[in-house]
Amino acid sequence: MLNLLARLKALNVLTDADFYFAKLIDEKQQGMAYDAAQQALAVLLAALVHTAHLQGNTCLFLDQDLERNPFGLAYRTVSEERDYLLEIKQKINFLPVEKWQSALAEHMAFTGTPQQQARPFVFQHNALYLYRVWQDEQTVADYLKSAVKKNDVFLAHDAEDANNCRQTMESRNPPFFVPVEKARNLLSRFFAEKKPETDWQKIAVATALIQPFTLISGGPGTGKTYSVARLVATIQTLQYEQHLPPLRIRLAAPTGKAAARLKESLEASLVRLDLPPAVRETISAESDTLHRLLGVRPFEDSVRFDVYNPLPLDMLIVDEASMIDLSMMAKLLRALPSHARLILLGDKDQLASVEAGAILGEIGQFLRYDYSPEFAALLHELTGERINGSSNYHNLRHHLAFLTRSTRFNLDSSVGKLAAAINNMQAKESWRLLKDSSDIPLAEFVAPSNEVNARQAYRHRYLRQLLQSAVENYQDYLKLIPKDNMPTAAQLRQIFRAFNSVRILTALRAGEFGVENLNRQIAEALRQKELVRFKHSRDWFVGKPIMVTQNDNNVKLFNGDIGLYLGDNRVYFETGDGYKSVSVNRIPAHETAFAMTIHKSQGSEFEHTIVVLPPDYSPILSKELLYTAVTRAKPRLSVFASEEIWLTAVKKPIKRQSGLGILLGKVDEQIENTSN
Ligand SMILES: Nc1ncnc2c1ncn2[C@@H]1O[C@H](COP(=O)(O)OP(=O)(O)OP(=O)(O)O)[C@@H](O)[C@H]1O
Repeated sequence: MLNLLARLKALNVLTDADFYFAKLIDEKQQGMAYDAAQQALAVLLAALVHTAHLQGNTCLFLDQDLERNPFGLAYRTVSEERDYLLEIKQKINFLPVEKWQSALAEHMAFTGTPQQQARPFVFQHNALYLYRVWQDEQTVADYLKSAVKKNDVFLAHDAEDANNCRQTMESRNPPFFVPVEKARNLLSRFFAEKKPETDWQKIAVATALIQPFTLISGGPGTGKTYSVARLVATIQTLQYEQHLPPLRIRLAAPTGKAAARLKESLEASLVRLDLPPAVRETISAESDTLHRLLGVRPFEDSVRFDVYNPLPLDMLIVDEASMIDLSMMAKLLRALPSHARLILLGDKDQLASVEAGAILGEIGQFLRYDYSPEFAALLHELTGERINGSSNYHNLRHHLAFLTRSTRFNLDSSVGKLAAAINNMQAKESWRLLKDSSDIPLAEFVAPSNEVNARQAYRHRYLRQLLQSAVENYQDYLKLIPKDNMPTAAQLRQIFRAFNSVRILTALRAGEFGVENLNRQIAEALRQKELVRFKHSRDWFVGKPIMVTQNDNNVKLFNGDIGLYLGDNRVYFETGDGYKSVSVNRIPAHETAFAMTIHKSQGSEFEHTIVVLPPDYSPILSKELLYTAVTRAKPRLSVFASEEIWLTAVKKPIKRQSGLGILLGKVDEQIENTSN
């Protein structure tokens, strides 16, 4: 089997890392009394599960699809002479997938009882995991199950209740309980505007007030930060009014840029709340990256805060949670003290993390359930909002809030409608919207026949038109850069405003329409128009935009930060309240940023977003990718696409294999069992 895998590696069906991982397993099993088919199966599964993990899956479902189509071999011709699929089947003696687990029951590298035996590979609920990934998924599932089970809601309806709560919570420092009437009054004050429809923001805050874990999901501008400002204000006001110490509330986000945005937007929301100074001074909008919060040691997998040394906090609020991968989420949950509350903010419909896991999407699925009548009544008591409960409820639903009304783009605007159609996978409708909306310029490319020369000419035309658009859109900020002197603060403001107003987003990293080539081509096109000057586009040239790709605490630059080289060996960056310049020698790893990938654009918005889809099919295209791209537009959007590629992308949701949904699906069942 290993020789066969080596051949498939040479044909780029699997990566070097997949192969060497399988090779390691093969070396370890030498000398053991396994027959040839068992050995072949162990090596095959090692390569398959590793490939699946690199593609973002937390596990590999052992089903007919996998049996029929390992490594996607059923859908591709990798060789005219050899039938690799058949050879794989021969090597494992045509063993059907249902028997794979039992065939490896005695194998030293596999276990079906990971709670008792730690082995590299874990069989669970008809799926195969890498042990570490299985552990992480268990951590997340266990946390959510216990959050759902926890009867930790201390509500006080009168003075006697309040006294009881105080006594019960005496050992807790600081104690926290919710005096219902006071909380109701505060919520009415902070959400004073009477709305004709249900106020889901108010309900989100009430939920987070009483639950140990809450996910507040919503698209861009739906008021997630607005709600969090009111949550924090409600909690600290309640503590203050009851002469209790303030809760230690910390804020974090997966990237430095997202943390800075959270701080800025929370501060703006808090200012408008007009809180008494004694309460205001208990609230900090300081936000950390998750790496910094947890004390992740660079180049190691270890962290400063963990289950033995929990984070010193009572409540943690994490923004842009869709970007958190499974491994980071597990680290976070292990470091969370058992009494602490966790609030995740994010958009469940956006792209999932680059690394394995799609946690927000999976938890978000429970939104399809209703509230129980009791929980609906409790929310009504706190908010005065009419909410329906039903017997089709799920306890996890009581931890979810979903905000839909965006103040940033009107749902009836073209971009709003387009985003909704993409999200609902209405491919034809979304294309119709694109073609008919006068305010979304569409550069439509009509693909010619498959004749090689015709396709080349087509790609060439596509690229030329895109470069023309790049020159038109980027010339404004370049013309604002002073020629002979360093920019003043006022000039910096103008330059950054013009630069930030437009961005080209592309789906791919590599290839002709990938971000690397587009950046080179755009720089060259700008040089030809004498808007920039360089010998090689790799060099620092005045006007060059860069995106930092590595965190560097020393210079306070973080993955995703965007800067402009403006001469004199200095790159300028925006800091919430001004600008800073950093010498080129101290800039951490970075790439040019005329164009950026849609993945990297998560958490950013641009007045004018130009979305470029490749002219040919790529497996990376998905409806989540398009949704993320078009919701960056605030509010102007332009699109370069062919109908065929657009339709294919909208029709393809990302399907990541993971056992979290299965584990969480049992939440209610387990509660019933324990309460019986
Ligand atoms: N109920 C409301 N009444 C008035 N203004 C609101 C309301 N909700 C949100 N806003 C305003 O809408 C804007 C966007 O809100 P906010 O930044 O909280 O959204 P968000 O969901 O956190 O956005 P993002 O996706 O960018 O993180 C802010 O200016 C906020 O003050």
